[in-house]
Amino acid sequence: MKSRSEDKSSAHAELVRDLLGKRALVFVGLMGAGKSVIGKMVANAIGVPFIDSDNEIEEASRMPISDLFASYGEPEFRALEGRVISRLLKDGPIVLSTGGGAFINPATRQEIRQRSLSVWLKADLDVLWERVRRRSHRPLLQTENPRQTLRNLMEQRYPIYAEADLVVNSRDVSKDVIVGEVIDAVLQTKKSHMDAAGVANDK
Ligand SMILES: Nc1ncnc2c1ncn2[C@@H]1O[C@H](COP(=O)(O)OP(=O)(O)OP(=O)(O)O)[C@@H](O)[C@H]1O
Ligand SMILES: O=C(O)C1=C[C@@H](O)[C@@H](O)[C@H](O)C1
Ligand SMILES: [Mg+2]
Repeated sequence: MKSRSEDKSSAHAELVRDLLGKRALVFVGLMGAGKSVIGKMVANAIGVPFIDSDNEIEEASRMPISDLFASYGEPEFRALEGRVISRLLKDGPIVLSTGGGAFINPATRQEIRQRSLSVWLKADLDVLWERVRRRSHRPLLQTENPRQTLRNLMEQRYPIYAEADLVVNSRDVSKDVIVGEVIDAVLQTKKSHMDAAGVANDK
């Protein structure tokens, strides 16, 4: 027999799937925010397929992203990323974790805003830095002072990530807590819509 918390989780999963309908749930945010790891866990929790656009690009091009940047440059990478995301958003309900720069590209951002429910995983510099400092596969962080580069990217990008539909603070707590907060934030959009409709009906 299912426990009460399993019942609640499967009821929430169904509500989230209903709420998404044909839309994707798309994670945006800076490198190290947890888009890939949290996205996959959310997909498992709600029972829809998970896709990571960075992985998808690497499979399609049969090259690591760092090689793509080195051989073709960032603008080519962004164009390819935009095409891949555009195709994935037409695939029906999925959880899609994007690369850190995807939502910064105006055309890609517009498409994500039109076709999905987007979640910005927002983290502060210390959290991001602790998570990315030991890895060397991120081409944008191959600089003399990668911590400062990350800080600069936060300044440039945070006002843009703020255009996502939902924000969840990615911090130093268990991943399950963040997954729960994402699901609550999605469910809250339904409540907000119903509240808004209620207010309108009262007029
Ligand atoms: N809540 C968390 N607690 C502990 N570690 C975390 C948490 N969230 C993410 N991490 C860890 O941080 C690292 C970066 O996460 P992840 O690869 O998912 O980031 P990302 O946003 O996909 O980055 P990128 O844009 O570079 O792909 C991973 O090692 C992951 O396990
Ligand atoms: O923040 C960015 O611009 C990037 C993040 C990664 O996910 C990769 O998509 C790539 O390294 C670029
Ligand atoms: Mg990732």
